[in-house]
Amino acid sequence: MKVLITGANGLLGQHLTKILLDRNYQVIATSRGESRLPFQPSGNYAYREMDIANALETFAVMSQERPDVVIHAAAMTQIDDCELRPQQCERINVQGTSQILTDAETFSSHFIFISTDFVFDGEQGNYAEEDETKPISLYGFSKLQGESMVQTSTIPFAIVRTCLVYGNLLKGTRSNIVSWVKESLQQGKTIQVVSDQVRTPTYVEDLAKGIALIIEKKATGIYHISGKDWLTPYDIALKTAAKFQLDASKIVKVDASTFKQPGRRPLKTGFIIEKARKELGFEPIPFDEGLNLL
Ligand SMILES: NC(=O)C1=CN([C@@H]2O[C@H](COP(=O)(O)OP(=O)(O)OC[C@H]3O[C@@H](n4cnc5c(N)ncnc54)[C@H](OP(=O)(O)O)[C@@H]3O)[C@@H](O)[C@H]2O)C=CC1
Ligand SMILES: Cc1cn([C@H]2C[C@H](O)[C@@H](COP(=O)(O)OP(=O)(O)O[C@H]3O[C@@H](C)C(=O)[C@@H](O)[C@H]3O)O2)c(=O)[nH]c1=O
Repeated sequence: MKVLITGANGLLGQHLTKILLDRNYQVIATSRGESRLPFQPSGNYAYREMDIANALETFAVMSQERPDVVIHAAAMTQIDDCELRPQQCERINVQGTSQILTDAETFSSHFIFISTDFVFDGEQGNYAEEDETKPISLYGFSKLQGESMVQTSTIPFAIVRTCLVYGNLLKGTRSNIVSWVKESLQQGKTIQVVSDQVRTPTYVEDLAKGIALIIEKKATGIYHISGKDWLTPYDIALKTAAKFQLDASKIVKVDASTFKQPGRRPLKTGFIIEKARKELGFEPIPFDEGLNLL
C-alpha cells in the first residue's frame, strides 16, 4: 500500500513517516525543498519535493506516484502569519488543498485531510464531530474551507481534526507548547502563559497512530483524534517545568485579555474522542505519560 504524505517535513509529517514505515507501508514523503527527516529511513521510502501551491508540481508527482492513500498534512500553521498574510494563507491552505485533492481524485483512492480545533469558536468547548463549526481566525477559516472541499470530493475521505500537538522535535519542525516552555525556561526566560484557554493536547505519535488506524480500516468521515486530558496552557507549562525540574516561578499566569496575539485563539476547545475510540480503537496516552516520552 503506497501512502503519500504532504508536509512531511513538519512535526506531524516526520513522525507519520517513521510510524508508517514501521508498519511496512510504502511511503512517499513530500514537502517543500529538501527533506529534513533527521535519519535515512530504511524500507520502502522515497522523498520528493512537492510544493502544494504549485499545481504543475503536484500533478507531476501525483501522476508519477499514483498513491493509494494521500495524507494531506501540509499547511501554513502559524496562526499569526495567516492573520497577517491572508493571501499566502489562502494560496497554501485553500488553493493548495484544492489542488492536491483534485489530483487525488484522479489518481488515488483515499484522501485523509488533517484539520484543527480552530474550526470551532471556543465558546462551548469539548467538541464532538457533529458540533457546529465557526472559526474566529483566518487560519481556522482556511482549514474549514479545506474541510468543505474534501466533503464534496468524489473519492473516499477522512477528516482528522486534532488539537495542540506536542512531541519531540525531530529536525527543523515547528515548535510546540512543551518544547517552547522547556527551552524558554532552560534559557532563564520569563514567559507569560494563558490560563483561560482549554485544550486536549495531543502527543504527536498518538496522532500518527490514529491516522494509521484510519488507513488500516479505510475509515471515512470526520474523526476527532486528540489527547484525553483537558488542560490550560498554564497547566501544561507547570507540568513541563515540574517534569524537567525547571524554575516555575518564571511562568507568569495571564489570560487571553492581556495576552495579545494577531490571530484570535478559540478560548475553550478540546475534543470528545468517543467516535475514534469506538470506530477505530484509538486510545491516546495521558498527558503526563506523553511528557515522560519527551
Ligand atoms: N501543530 C498543531 O498543534 C496542530 C496542527 N494541525 C494540522 O496538522 C497538520 C500538520 O501540522 P504540523 O506538522 O503540526 O505543523 P508544521 O508547521 O510542523 O508542518 C506543516 C508542514 O507543511 C509544510 N508546508 C507548508 N506550506 C507548504 C507548501 N506550499 N507545500 C508543501 N508543504 C508545505 C511545511 O513546510 P516547511 O517546513 O517548509 O514550512 C511544514 O513542514 C497541519 O495541516 C495543521 O493545520 C491541526 C491542529 C493542531
Ligand atoms: C507563544 C505563547 C503561547 N501561549 C499559549 C497559547 C496557546 O494556547 C498555546 C500554544 O501557543 P501557540 O501560539 O504556539 O500555538 P497555537 O498557534 O495556538 O497552536 C495552534 O496551532 C495550530 C496549527 C492549530 O491547529 C491549533 O490546534 C493550535 O495547536 O500556548 C501562551 O500562553 N503564551 C505564549 O507566549
